[in-house]
Amino acid sequence: MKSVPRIVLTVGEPAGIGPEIALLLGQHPLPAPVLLVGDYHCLRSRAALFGLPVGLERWQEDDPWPAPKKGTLYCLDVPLARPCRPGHLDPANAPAVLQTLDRALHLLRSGQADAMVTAPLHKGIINDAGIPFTGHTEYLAEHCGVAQVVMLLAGRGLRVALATTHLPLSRVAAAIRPDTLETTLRVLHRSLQEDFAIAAPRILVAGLNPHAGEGGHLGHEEGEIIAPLIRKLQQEGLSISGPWPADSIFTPHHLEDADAVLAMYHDQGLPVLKYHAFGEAVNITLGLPVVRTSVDHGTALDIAGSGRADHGSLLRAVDVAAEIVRNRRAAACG
Ligand SMILES: NC(=O)c1ccc[n+]([C@@H]2O[C@H](COP(=O)([O-])OP(=O)(O)OC[C@H]3O[C@@H](n4cnc5c(N)ncnc54)[C@H](O)[C@@H]3O)[C@@H](O)[C@H]2O)c1
Ligand SMILES: N[C@H](C(=O)O)[C@H](O)COP(=O)(O)O
Repeated sequence: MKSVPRIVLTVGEPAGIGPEIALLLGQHPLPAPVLLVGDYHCLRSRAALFGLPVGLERWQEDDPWPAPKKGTLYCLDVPLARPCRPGHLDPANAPAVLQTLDRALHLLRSGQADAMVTAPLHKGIINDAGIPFTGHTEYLAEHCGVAQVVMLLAGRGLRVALATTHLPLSRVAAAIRPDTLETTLRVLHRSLQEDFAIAAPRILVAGLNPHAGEGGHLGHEEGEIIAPLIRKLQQEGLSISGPWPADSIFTPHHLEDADAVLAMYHDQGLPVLKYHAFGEAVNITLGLPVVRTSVDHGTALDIAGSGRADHGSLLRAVDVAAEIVRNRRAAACG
């Protein structure tokens, strides 16, 4: 019998809500201990701030995977450069935030862990520290040597994948290319089969322009790039349709026949998903050699340290990570 998935959780931007929502996991009966990766002292002081009755024990890379112990969480200590205060970003701590990702990735690649879950980090402060950074998705792709991954957010029965991720709107149209779009659709299709156990996935593809280009009068990407690619994949037997006008693709009539929607850009797809399921949705990076899930929200600096942060999405991200590990194991066994 296969073991329970071993999950590492990076606690994200220390001035944000990441450390506190990570600690709140200690209140739940999890299938196995989740290993927190972050600054031990920051986590201790955040637990004290809320009076959380949770023990925090240090764990090191050569220790055996921690055994379940009621009311106890485990922490791989990645010290910050400076003590953190909730709500106050400090660029000096940005390298340590990225180190948490590196350490988690190392645990996955060395076979010590099965999946990583990431609490939110702050992209701006990492750039302010002089480190070019667009997001976990792109960082993990680069550090795993994968040219192209796909961002998918899923919640309350809706799955939305993106053809482009953290890209200024002015560069989106040029990024919709036949080769990258084909890879995106193939990665999405395969992941729906292997990670979500959907034997014959049905994918709806949005157009880029208003009314999917209005027959070429409002844009040419649909006719020249998106539609020919969909026809090619349909001829291979894949259940992919579109390009559909993005303003009506998310209506129940369309969604009842879909396992996922591919949006062309970040703010075409994610506002719909977050309106539908904010607080319960999960961000999954498809196409990586490792399993990575995350929350559907950001660092919420405005409420960090106030006790108002909801940890529902993080809890769900842990569940989905474990589910994907189990589905991949089942797929590997045939
Ligand atoms: N997975 C990630 O690492 C991730 C995801 C999204 C955004 N971000 C980053 O977070 C930073 C801040 O982004 P933003 O301000 O656009 O979005 P945000 O999600 O941090 O905040 C938007 C609003 O939602 C509230 N909110 C967010 N999460 C909440 C929670 N768990 N419980 C209660 N209220 C919550 C906030 O208080 C705020 O009012 C940016 O740097 C962004 O790039 C990171
Ligand atoms: N695009 C995500 C969202 O809006 O929820 C978020 O920025 C996180 O992206 P990464 O997982 O790449 O950090």
